[in-house]
Amino acid sequence: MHLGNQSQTASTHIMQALREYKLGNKSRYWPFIKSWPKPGEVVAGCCMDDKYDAMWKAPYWEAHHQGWRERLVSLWHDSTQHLGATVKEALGKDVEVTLEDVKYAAAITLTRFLSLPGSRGAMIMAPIFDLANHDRHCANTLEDFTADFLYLIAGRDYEPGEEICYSYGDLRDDVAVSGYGFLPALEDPPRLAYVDHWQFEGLRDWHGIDTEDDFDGTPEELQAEMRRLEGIRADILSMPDLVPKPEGDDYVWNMMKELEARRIAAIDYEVTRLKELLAGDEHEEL
Ligand SMILES: C[S@@+](CC[C@H](N)C(=O)[O-])C[C@H]1O[C@@H](n2cnc3c(N)ncnc32)[C@H](O)[C@@H]1O
Repeated sequence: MHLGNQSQTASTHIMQALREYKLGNKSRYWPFIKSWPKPGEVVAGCCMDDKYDAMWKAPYWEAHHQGWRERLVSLWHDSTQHLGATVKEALGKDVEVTLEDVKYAAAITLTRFLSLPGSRGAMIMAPIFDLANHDRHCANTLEDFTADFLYLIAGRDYEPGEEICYSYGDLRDDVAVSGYGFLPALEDPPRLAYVDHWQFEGLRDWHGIDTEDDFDGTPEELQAEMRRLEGIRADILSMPDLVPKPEGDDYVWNMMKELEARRIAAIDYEVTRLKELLAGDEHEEL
């Protein structure tokens, strides 16, 4: 399913998916649409319930999610402020569209889209390929797209029945939770969350952090970085848990708590690493 081009706004891509979804079995993509998770089964940052906002304990993510909610509501109200097609333009004025429909189309699009390599920014959703779960270390790659085929090239030999992965990119835990609604496999050593990383300020590009680029510097800079991280740690721990544990099993609540624990563990690991660097520097000076 063609969604448009990377240069267009996300609302254009969402409208494309919404139009086909609302066409139902009249859509030529119906067999594909039927394979999507159903409404209520998709967790994506753009549509996460606002009751979880306080669990981010990071102003950047809270604002990001509030922004998405406002964008989807304005899209639903047929606003043209996002310079994409409005709901009525894309679907016709007689099709009844609920806010839940818009959220569903957004969640599906944002968790399943693919920017094609070698295709000048074309964006698609591809049946079967879109069943591949994320593994950052996955060796499978996409070959340049031709008009008719999408080739996923195996990076190793597979046995029948083995799960086939694809790397969605260098997703840090908070980016994966926000964008795709899941926590990736636990990393060893732990990696700082995107918002806690020393390169975060001013970067504002999810894929822009160089994972191999560990912090280093003069003893003063190492100390300043330790203080920065310890400040974030103290902030996280001092923020009250405003969202009580719900009755029963709550996937999002559990994920958000686990994300918080992972952020703390990664900060602790990094502070220890910096202390060791500092101790090494002092030892050299003696
Ligand atoms: C493109 S789909 C992948 C197929 C997915 N299992 C499905 O059929 O809905 C992306 C969604 O799959 C889930 N997902 C992908 N990778 C995952 C992983 N490593 N662990 C848990 N869930 C994952 C997330 O819900 C994500 O939004």
